[in-house]
Amino acid sequence: MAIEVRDVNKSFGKTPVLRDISIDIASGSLTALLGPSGGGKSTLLRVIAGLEQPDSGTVRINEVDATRLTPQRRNVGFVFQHYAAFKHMTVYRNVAFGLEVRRRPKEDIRKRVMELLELVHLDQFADRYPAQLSGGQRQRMALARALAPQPQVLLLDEPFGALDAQVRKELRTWLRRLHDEVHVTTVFVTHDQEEALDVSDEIVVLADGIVQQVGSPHEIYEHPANPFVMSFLGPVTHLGGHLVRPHDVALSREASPGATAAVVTRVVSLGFEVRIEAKAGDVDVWAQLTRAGAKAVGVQPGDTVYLSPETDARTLAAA
Ligand SMILES: Nc1ncnc2c1ncn2[C@@H]1O[C@H](COP(=O)(O)OP(=O)(O)OP(=O)(O)O)[C@@H](O)[C@H]1O
Repeated sequence: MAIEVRDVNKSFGKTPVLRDISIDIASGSLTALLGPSGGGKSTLLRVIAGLEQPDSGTVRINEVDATRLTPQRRNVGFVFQHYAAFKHMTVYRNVAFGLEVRRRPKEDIRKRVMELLELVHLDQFADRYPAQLSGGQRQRMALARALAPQPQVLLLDEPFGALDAQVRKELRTWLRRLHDEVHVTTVFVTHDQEEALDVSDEIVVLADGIVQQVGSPHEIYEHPANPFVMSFLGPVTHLGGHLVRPHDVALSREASPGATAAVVTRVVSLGFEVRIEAKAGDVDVWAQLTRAGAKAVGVQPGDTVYLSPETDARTLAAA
């Protein structure tokens, strides 16, 4: 294991922020810490980095007890959302900085920096200053700088959080590819479930300072441990006392045993998909159909329909 967190607790004043956290992060993996705002993700990342001390518990990095080590001695690289570049230094010097302070030979530094700038596709920009880069390019520079001293672990706190949606998407694809090339154990914080599902090998869902679930994107999405995880990972609707994903709701005009009768209130066309909103008594329920599926049943507001989970649908008893 690259990182082993055991029984970590941390409070700020009287407020517990991390409660009995134990997680294992495999060497070479790309792991997302996913959860709602205030759930403790950044604090956990900072505890791993050594920027916060836990009140109790331990952190081991590559088999060494790092709990009392300073951040410098943990051999970790970080990138934060608002990355503080050295404004008066070129991109080249920003990336070289960590190697220069370690007094590496000049020629080794040049080789390493150029290699990294190629890796993050900034080799054309070596002589620019940070102010002359776009937000996405600046975050790539930050990654190159964090990777320069060959850290054992790379920790990213919402690295793309401040960028617009399109650039965010490009960068997350790029992060995945970068990781496939360098294989450094990487942990990144995000509150965006799509980002976590898209990029990571493993997801740790954290809310209220508690690990709600750990698993692959597939496991977490298909086998959520509790209603919170299910709702956080994607849309859900209530149906007959259960939570079910709207794309797993079957809709028919014919009554059948176990199906819930509902009256259609709205039919919303969303390009490829169609959202059918309905009321089962007082309860709002909705189904997500493909355009072809919706056309086949051809429902209108005011129609009565019968809803049931698809046979292989994942459902959880509503809390
Ligand atoms: N230095 C601090 N002093 C006091 N309270 C803090 C401190 N740092 C964080 N907190 C509190 O701890 C809780 C968890 O914060 P944390 O930043 O770890 O959550 P998060 O899941 O990363 O959320 P976000 O996505 O909003 O950053 C919050 O309630 C926050 O206000």
